[in-house]
Amino acid sequence: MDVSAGGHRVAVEVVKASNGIDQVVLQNGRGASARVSLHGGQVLSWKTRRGEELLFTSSKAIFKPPVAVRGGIPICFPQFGSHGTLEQHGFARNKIWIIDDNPPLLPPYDSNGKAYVDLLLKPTENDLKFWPHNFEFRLRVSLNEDGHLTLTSRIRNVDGKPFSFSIAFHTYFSISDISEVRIEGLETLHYLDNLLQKECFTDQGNTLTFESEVNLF
Ligand SMILES: O=P(O)(O)OC[C@H]1O[C@@H](O)[C@H](O)[C@@H](O)[C@@H]1O
Repeated sequence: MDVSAGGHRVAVEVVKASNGIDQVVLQNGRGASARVSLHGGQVLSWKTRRGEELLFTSSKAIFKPPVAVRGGIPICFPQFGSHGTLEQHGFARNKIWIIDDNPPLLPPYDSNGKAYVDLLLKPTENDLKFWPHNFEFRLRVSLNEDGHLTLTSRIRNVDGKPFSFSIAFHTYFSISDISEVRIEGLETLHYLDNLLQKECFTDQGNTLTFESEVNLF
């Protein structure tokens, strides 16, 4: 699909990856691009207009469902981490999603001038045995004229029986120099330290830097 937006031709193309699984390539017409695999609804690449890759993918990543791909933006759903009865980070990242050709409307702001794709995940009979909650997970991945990437997730409770879930975009950023990385803005948030037996701390507003392994959530 080619669409003209603000003088730029945005493009959305479905290509077959070497593992036989479809990927959707988004191009914003100014050189930026993103690539989304139907395996996990996972963004595997996000490049600036200069072609710089912003996401990391491990050289040891395995691209074979139901193994989760270590890299890009895995979607953790319906469980984040090991806080529940399901496998680590839930099953959504291990599943083959479909392209949703007729998604419920989003505001025009989410579409105009953007290259985007809508994906859909529904539970199989087998999934319902392990997690008996009938849902539809709609994901829109969109790339705007400035090359900004947005992921919008919508979870629908299909049969109306209440359920709870946790969700995360587990983004792997490509970092050229970890000593230059600073994370701010987490003050007052509570977190668990995975390297200290999940002890709970409260962020005191210190800038987070990385001198050794860090595993907080
Ligand atoms: O290896 P997985 O299941 O893809 O998880 C990736 C990481 O997920 C994080 O949430 C955990 O804190 C890490 O310990 C883990 O390595």
